[in-house]
Amino acid sequence: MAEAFAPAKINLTLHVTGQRPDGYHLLDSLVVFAGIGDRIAVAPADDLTLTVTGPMAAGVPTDGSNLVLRAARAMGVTGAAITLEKHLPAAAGIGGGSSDAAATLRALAGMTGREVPPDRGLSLGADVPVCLAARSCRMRGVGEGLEPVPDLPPLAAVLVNPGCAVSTPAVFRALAARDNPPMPDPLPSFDSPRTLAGWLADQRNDLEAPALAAAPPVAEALAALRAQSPLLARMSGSGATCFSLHESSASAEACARAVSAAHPDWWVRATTFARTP
Ligand SMILES: C[C@@](CO)(OP(=O)(O)O)[C@H](O)COP(=O)(O)OP(=O)(O)OC[C@H]1O[C@@H](n2ccc(N)nc2=O)[C@H](O)[C@@H]1O
Ligand SMILES: Nc1ncnc2c1ncn2[C@@H]1O[C@H](COP(=O)(O)OP(=O)(O)O)[C@@H](O)[C@H]1O
Repeated sequence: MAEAFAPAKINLTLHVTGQRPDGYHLLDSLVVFAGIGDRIAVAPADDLTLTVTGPMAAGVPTDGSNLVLRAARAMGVTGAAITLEKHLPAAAGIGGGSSDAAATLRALAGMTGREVPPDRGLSLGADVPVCLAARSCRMRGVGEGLEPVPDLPPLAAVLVNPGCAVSTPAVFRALAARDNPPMPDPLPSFDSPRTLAGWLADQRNDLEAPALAAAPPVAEALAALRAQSPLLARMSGSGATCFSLHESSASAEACARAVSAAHPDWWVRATTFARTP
């Protein structure tokens, strides 16, 4: 029996800087992980099985397409009873499936003594290597280039998903430009959430504009967060989840309460983005 936490992945920035001949996009992204996420438990068994539980289990595939089972197969594991306790919305820009795959690789490595595949899960999804690292990173290439970042201050934050799934390939396809400038190199260091948020405001998520065009509720989520005067509000990944950064946990919790009260059908969570979850 082994367990692993699958934290939500947040793209504080997401610059699309080019495109490979195979169509995949080159990224330059500052990635952090939240204190909330899914949970994976694995136990020895004769066959490979998956049970999905938890408050966000509805709609998550339970067949061989689930990234948890794909991760197990990528490790050559044919006998394991795996439970996925789903807390994160799916297809939401916070890497739920990718983080589940990474946590599965970690848990199965612990249980079986097998090695994680040499590509660190890249063939399962572009976000899997950074989710396997599960710590703040500058992510480049299509997702395989991972570099440590200067110490970031712990960040009080709110995550809001307005309940519409966004197709990652469709959002990439709708980009107006694919050769946008990267972040500065090296990244500066930040002594407070306010300094970091001020710098982030000059950076971008290049997928935000095409996601806003495809999914109007993203604009509503950003407006609801901005009405609470956070340090910054932005979309994560290809959407639709948006995040806000705050001076303090008390301010993040007050923001989450206000957004939840105004939009009881949205997924809203106050959390912390930290260097390690
Ligand atoms: C956009 C990001 C940013 O972190 O996050 P999410 O919105 O998924 O959370 C990721 O790059 C997504 O990673 P992941 O969801 O693992 O992507 P994959 O399954 O490998 O690819 C899904 C599709 O997204 C597009 N894709 C993905 C990554 C990339 N660097 N370039 C792309 O063009 C391709 O159309 C691909 O077919
Ligand atoms: N364990 C999983 N959790 C969530 N979605 C999964 C999982 N395995 C496969 N999927 C599929 O992967 C797609 C992308 O989900 P996810 O990784 O949560 O989103 P994103 O890449 O936007 O962060 C979904 O459409 C879903 O059907």
